[in-house]
Amino acid sequence: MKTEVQKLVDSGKMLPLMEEFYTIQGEGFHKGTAAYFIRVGGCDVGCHWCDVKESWNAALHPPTAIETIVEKAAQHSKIIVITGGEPLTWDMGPLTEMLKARGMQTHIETSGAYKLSGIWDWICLSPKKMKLPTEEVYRQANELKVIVFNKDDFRFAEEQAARVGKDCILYLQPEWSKREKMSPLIVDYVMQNPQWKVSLQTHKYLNIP
Ligand SMILES: C[S@@+](CC[C@H](N)C(=O)[O-])C[C@H]1O[C@@H](n2cnc3c(N)ncnc32)[C@H](O)[C@@H]1O
Ligand SMILES: Nc1nc2[nH]cc(C(=O)O)c2c(=O)[nH]1
Ligand code: SF4
Ligand SMILES: [Mg+2]
Repeated sequence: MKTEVQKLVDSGKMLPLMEEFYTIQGEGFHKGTAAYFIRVGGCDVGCHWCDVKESWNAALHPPTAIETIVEKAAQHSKIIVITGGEPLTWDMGPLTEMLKARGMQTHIETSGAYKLSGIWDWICLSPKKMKLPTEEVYRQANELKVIVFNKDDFRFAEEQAARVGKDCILYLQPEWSKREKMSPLIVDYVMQNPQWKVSLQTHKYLNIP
């Protein structure tokens, strides 16, 4: 039998909260912009180079009422980035409706591997080979951010770019541990293929969360 808390998590009224922090968006189109990050636990996509593996096991992160999450976020910023873990593991409808009702901008960082839920002002899609995005996330993505770990990721990036909308902004971002090797290749690739842009994890260079 399901507990009350499990039912609330299933309906998106509570979420396993890993951490929340006010920082500068380090990556992609909104890099350099102050934003409040909400990191929701739970992901079974399994990227071997994931920089937040502690997020994967949802059971390690306390189920938290969305009212509590929104109340805290509202004290810090109008721009809220929901990340994880994989936020689309959960129903993002109730959280984003509550944020929008408070006049906040909702951004998501997602692999797109699960059904799209929630109301979003900005969708950053970072597709993964092991679990490809759903059709709707391809259609709705505002930016496509492909992580480049090896040379095959350039082929993967083109394959993914063919599936997003025509206004979607295209980024190549070096996998952090491979940045010295892959960054020069990304630079060459973007000069040869200027429909792409470079994205760096600038928060790591700034030593901020
Ligand atoms: C930790 S993920 C959480 C959101 C979602 N699960 C996803 O993968 O998009 C946040 C962003 O960091 C990227 N990322 C994770 N590990 C990385 C690494 N080692 N180097 C570069 N980017 C990384 C992901 O691709 C994603 O764009
Ligand atoms: N500063 C900062 N910017 C980010 N952009 C995407 C992040 C993420 O982990 O989703 C992230 C993060 O963890 N920190
Ligand atoms: S999908 Fe995102 S959170 Fe999940 S393992 Fe990959 S990078 Fe990490
Ligand atoms: Mg991060």
